Amino acid sequence: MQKKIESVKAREIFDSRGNPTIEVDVQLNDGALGRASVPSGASTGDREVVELRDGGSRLRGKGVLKAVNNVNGPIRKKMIGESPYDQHHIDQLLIELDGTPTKKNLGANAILGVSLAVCRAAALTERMPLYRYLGGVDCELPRPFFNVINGGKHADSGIDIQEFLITPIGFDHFREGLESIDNTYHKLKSILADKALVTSVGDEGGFAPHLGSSEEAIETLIEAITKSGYQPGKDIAIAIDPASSEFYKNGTYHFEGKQLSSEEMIRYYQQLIQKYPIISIEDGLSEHDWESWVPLTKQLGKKVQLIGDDIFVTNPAIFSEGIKKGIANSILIKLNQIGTISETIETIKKARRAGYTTMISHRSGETEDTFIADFAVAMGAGQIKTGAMARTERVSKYNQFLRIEEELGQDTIMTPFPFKENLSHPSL
Ligand SMILES: O=C(O)[C@@H](CO)OP(=O)(O)O
Ligand SMILES: [Mg+2]
Repeated sequence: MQKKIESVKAREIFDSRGNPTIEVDVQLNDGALGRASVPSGASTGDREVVELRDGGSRLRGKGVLKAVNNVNGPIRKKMIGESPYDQHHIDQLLIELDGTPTKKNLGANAILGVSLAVCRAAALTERMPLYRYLGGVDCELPRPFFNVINGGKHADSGIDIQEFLITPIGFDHFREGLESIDNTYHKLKSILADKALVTSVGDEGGFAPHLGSSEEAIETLIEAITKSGYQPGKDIAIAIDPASSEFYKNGTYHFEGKQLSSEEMIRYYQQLIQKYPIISIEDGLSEHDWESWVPLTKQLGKKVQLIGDDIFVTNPAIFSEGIKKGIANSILIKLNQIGTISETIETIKKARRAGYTTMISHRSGETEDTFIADFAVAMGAGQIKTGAMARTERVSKYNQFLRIEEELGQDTIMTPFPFKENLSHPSL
């Protein structure tokens, strides 16, 4: 039987922040049903594709019924009868039907929901796990980055840096690595409680304590790593996502009560990495400060990973400009920043060819969909950040990795981390 798309149906569901989002079902003529839902960011890059929302008074203007109707109307019509196997063709049809570079007509949320659901239906009808369908035999487990302290737009902790993450650098296997950062996360909770600090969590499951500064957050993390019986910089390393576009205004960084120039911001990071076992800095500078990314990369790019998130927005064309300018050495990959699987894969391929590392990322507003876990394995992406073990929409991704690890077998190790210079940190 020739497999074809028989029906496409979207509905409005809710994400982890209680905001509406879109879920799409794609059914094939043999009954296989692919279902996918779309996440949503808070600290979004200005050049991300358009997430279509309804406006008006219903659900605080955040409804997605327009996007739902676009799927149930024009997109459905276009998809019926198509083969689910040619992902590139499916995505191309969606891009052409929309007809805008920002996907604003149909909505990138509508388009991505369909792109993901078609892919899942194809894997299901082949009775293949999603990671196998997408990745073939060349699958690899990524290194997890756990977001354990939340600030910026993701929590009311008063800390300007949005994310403080830990990663199991001294472990080869996913489960043992995950256990080490989970132990550290729980130790951090008891340290915060002992200091009478709040242990409620932010949007991504990290704690949101009212600490005085980012350095204090890092010191507390180091205490948690050490008290859990691990060596900072050897077993577990630290990463940060300042999401600095959020505090960049009129050419200056409004950071921790000061107004810093780009050079001062770079110097601040320089001092941080000298002092602490930090191995990765995401969005250290703003998406509106391209020129300063050049000296940032020149000065720190050999020592640590410099990830571009808001600045590249997973967009192959924008990323190409960045590669040409020698900006960053790594890219954050978010499917909903660009809106289709094929374009996301194009960006990942570009990164690989240019020697950039890739980190697949959740959004701060997530659903129970675990697509990114399979996607990270299939792409051999090397790294994933998907929050901490306190919120089911994050835990579900880690649990999916554990299942995949079990299937791939004991010999499967996590991708080695390439930036070694700031490991086994001399000061420790
Ligand atoms: O800045 C980020 O990297 C993301 C995910 O952690 O946040 P948001 O989804 O709010 O853009
Ligand atoms: Mg970011």
